[in-house]
Amino acid sequence: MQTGFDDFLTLEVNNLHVDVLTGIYSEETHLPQPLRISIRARLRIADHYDQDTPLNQSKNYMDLKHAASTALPEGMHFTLIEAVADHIIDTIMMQDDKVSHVEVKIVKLALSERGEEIGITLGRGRK
Ligand SMILES: Nc1nc2c(c(=O)[nH]1)N=C([C@H](O)[C@@H](O)CO)CN2
Repeated sequence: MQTGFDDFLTLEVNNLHVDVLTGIYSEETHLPQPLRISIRARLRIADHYDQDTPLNQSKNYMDLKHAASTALPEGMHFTLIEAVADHIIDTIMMQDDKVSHVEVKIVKLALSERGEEIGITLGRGRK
């Protein structure tokens, strides 16, 4: 039956707080900046998930958390937060061929007052 809706599976990690060396100004090059990072990874999925379907038919969402925390090189300075997002996306794409698209949202918390969210969202599809 044609419904007009495609099946999809999106793994998500939201509002992860990570300190990263980033910034375009000289005073930011030595000071880790608090970032709030959210990730969505779209996967090629199984036809159906049964009660005993193993994890290799999906992907561990903890891999997303790893990409945005322990996999970020300590001590490396990223001029733009776009580069932080691209590093996270590259890590997730390399982990698993089933990942077809990754979106990373980064809010720079040091700039955010009164509920503002200042930052970027970078999305990339598998080339
Ligand atoms: N698109 C971007 N704009 C800006 C960035 C950035 O990483 N990407 N960074 C800055 C500064 O580092 C700023 O956050 C310091 O207060 C400004 N604009």
